[in-house]
Amino acid sequence: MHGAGNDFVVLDLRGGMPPPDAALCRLLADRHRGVGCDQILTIAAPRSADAVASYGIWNADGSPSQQCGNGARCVAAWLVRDGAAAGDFVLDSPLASHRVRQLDDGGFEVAMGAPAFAPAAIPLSGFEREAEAYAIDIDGREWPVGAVSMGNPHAVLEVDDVDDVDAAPVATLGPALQRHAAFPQQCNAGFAQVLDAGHVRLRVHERGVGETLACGSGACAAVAVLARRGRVDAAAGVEVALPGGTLRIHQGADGVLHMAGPAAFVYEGEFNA
Ligand SMILES: N[C@H](CCC[C@H](N)C(=O)O)C(=O)O
Repeated sequence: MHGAGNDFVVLDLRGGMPPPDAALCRLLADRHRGVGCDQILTIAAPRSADAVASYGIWNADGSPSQQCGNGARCVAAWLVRDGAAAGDFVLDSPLASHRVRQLDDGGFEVAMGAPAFAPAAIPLSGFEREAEAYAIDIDGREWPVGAVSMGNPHAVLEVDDVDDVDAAPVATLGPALQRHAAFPQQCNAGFAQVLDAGHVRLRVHERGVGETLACGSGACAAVAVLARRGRVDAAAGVEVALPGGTLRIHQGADGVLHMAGPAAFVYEGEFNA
């Protein structure tokens, strides 16, 4: 499956299959020796009383994650297809529960939760006070990095108007930010270009994968950081254009970010590990 080009192998564990280990995830994700994907998603029984199912997330390098926005929409589509869910329903991610709504265009809207800016919640080390931007030194140059958790850690760097997002140093700065000591659990690194209060272009170097065509939690993180700076109007809604497609993010009065976008099936079959 894929959500705006962020692609997944989905393992439905509801029949009793054990969850994959890191080695199997790396093999499944391998685009030459395995099936090939950015992340592996597992579907299992719900944890909370009003959820229809729970989902787990493993990156291509086998590392687990706590949130995946594009993946949540694909899990929702999987459950609707097999009749386990319809209309409005709840899914459990590893750390939270999310209300999901089927959209008339065949996509889904997911309540991704409220952004957490406190350094301890991200987690971000070396900075005591919450700030709109943190001076992060990489190879002797200080970069003004926004940081936020959407259940998973995100760094957000605004690309200034001179360098549009196509020229952003994603391939070099992305891995450097991901592994920077300021992020003890590493981070996903977003490079955002603000077009106006309702439109952003974004590229994301994802923790455990590299640059992906789209990142749902990354789109939420970028809107959260940019809205806190007054650069976008999250309440009115922001269209986030990523290389693989556009996600629509808006923030409710309760602070919860809602992300809407597509989910597509690609192929279904057996895998012999
Ligand atoms: N690489 C992320 C997990 C997948 C997030 C992304 N695919 C999304 O759609 O939110 C992490 O390690 O936190």
